[in-house]
Amino acid sequence: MVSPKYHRVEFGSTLVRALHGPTTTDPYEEHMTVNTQPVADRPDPRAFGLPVVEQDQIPDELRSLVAGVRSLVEAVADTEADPATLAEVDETVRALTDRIATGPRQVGTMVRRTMADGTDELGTITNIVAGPTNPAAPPLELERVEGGVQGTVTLSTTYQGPPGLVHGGWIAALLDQAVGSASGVETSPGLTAKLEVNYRNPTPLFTPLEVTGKVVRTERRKVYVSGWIRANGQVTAEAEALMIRVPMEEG
Ligand SMILES: CCCCC/C=C\C/C=C\C/C=C\C/C=C\CCCC(=O)SCCNC(=O)CCNC(=O)[C@H](O)C(C)(C)COP(=O)(O)OP(=O)(O)OC[C@H]1O[C@@H](n2cnc3c(N)ncnc32)[C@H](O)[C@@H]1OP(=O)(O)O
Repeated sequence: MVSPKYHRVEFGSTLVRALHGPTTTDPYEEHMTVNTQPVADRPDPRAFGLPVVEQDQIPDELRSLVAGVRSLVEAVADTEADPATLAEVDETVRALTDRIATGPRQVGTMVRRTMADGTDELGTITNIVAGPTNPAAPPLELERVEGGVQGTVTLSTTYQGPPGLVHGGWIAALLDQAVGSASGVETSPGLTAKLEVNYRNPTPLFTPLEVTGKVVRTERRKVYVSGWIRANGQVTAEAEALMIRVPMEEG
């Protein structure tokens, strides 16, 4: 079991809020399967009072909406439409926002995704890098490879830092996700204690980026992980990370 001490104090303010804040009704509860069976040998989010949604139970209509809003954000970021059109679209978007704002999903809601090789992975459903209901997430979908995970993502101008290039903070975010996921699937989930990024070459927009995370070694709760991003076969960024696994036992 997850250490009660960790449960109460040490797992961060979001989780504490999720634990002790008011419980809200999940607006998608009717459409999604919320698993109530604990999983052995892994920290169980339900022990923290966090719901778990199965990824394949997310309604197709929501997936489609998320992709549509992502396209809308890109269109807005780059639009040169005339002011009258902008005003009209603005009004429509505000009306649609009011219509869909059914109340917040419980903070910390987790989603369970099954990778191509059958490995299950838990993450927050609105994770900014990989969350399937988050239109602001690219999203990065990682698959299991030997020693870790790998996935490919292509970023558009809404991830721009320098002209034509991915923002350095987002490069770090992609790498953080990859090293966290690698550590999670190879050992057990944890938090990033340290992430060092070397930016070796510019990381281009509109180019498939291969993102990889691999566990190097494990020492008790400490998991040392390497990560890198390749574009057109060339490494653009590398990371060395230390993940600290959520304790499974008291002490
Ligand atoms: C509720 C759900 C449960 C299930 C799910 C749980 C987690 C889910 C997480 C991920 C799910 C899966 C996929 C992941 C995908 C993406 C990952 C993104 C990851 C992130 O985006 S995450 C956000 C940024 N991250 C933080 O927000 C951390 C803030 N931070 C802290 O919360 C603490 O700082 C913590 C917890 C890191 C450690 O605290 P602690 O009290 O648990 O550990 P403690 O101090 O006992 O250290 C134990 C041993 O680690 C050594 N050690 C510790 N820290 C070190 C450091 N910085 N440098 C060098 N060594 C260090 C000690 O020296 C000791 O070493 P030794 O064993 O040798 O003595």
